Amino acid sequence: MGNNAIEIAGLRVVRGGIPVIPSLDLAVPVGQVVGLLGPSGSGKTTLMRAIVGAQIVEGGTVTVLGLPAGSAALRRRIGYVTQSPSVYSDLTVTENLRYAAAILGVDAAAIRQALTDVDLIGHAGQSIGTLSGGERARVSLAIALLGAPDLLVLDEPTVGLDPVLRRDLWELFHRLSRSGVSLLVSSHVMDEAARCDRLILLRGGGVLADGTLADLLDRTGTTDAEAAFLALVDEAAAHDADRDPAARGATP
Ligand SMILES: Nc1ncnc2c1ncn2[C@@H]1O[C@H](COP(=O)(O)OP(=O)(O)OP(=O)(O)O)[C@@H](O)[C@H]1O
Repeated sequence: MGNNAIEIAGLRVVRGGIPVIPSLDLAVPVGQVVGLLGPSGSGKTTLMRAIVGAQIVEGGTVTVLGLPAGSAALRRRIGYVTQSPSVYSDLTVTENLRYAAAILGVDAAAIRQALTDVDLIGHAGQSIGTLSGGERARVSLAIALLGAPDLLVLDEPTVGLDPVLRRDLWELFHRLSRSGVSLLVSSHVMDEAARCDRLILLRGGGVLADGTLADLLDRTGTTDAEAAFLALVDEAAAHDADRDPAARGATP
């Protein structure tokens, strides 16, 4: 695996008869917070599903922590939080974590650590149904942290959170990465780009750009992530139009 937590070569995914990822190559280094950015429908969730082994793929290889994606041995080593996390709303926070801990075979100390990491100790006895949206999102993250994963795959973890919570979560992500955890975090909020060690910009199921924010700003001559992304999208659309004049005027 070298120094890569994720290595993808020639990944092809077809959903509903449409190649939503035509052919994708990617390497995600160990111990970084990597942002997966791109417009709605660009394939962020599909790519994450392929990485955690939840997506039927038509071709290519996806290697995670040195093993083929979906391997049984990866189950405990990857924490995955989906956009619609499943927690049991009639149970308390601790009861939800206890349930997940029993499946993972981890003890009460792990539950306490995960609750501390996401700052939910004060809500441990509260039923999920009475939590705020942000608190509920942090319960899902706590569950993902329970097995002390080497790789965290988080699909839009900060959606709907206030700025203070978003900042706190990004601090947690960086704390985890300093301890050697690799994180792949999707977002369509471009201002979160500045918080990532590295950015992968997706468009139409392909990698439009891959590098640090400074690289992207430098390459596009822009001053913020949103402007850089728009410049890259325009550049790619112009390139497409050159190759296929019929596509001229088509939106990205
Ligand atoms: N089950 C499905 N059947 C057919 N098409 C699908 C299916 N699931 C996803 N798609 C299509 O695949 C493409 C990629 O979807 P995906 O959910 O990966 O995008 P995304 O970048 O995560 O979007 P968002 O930011 O809106 O969550 C979209 O065009 C979507 O309509």
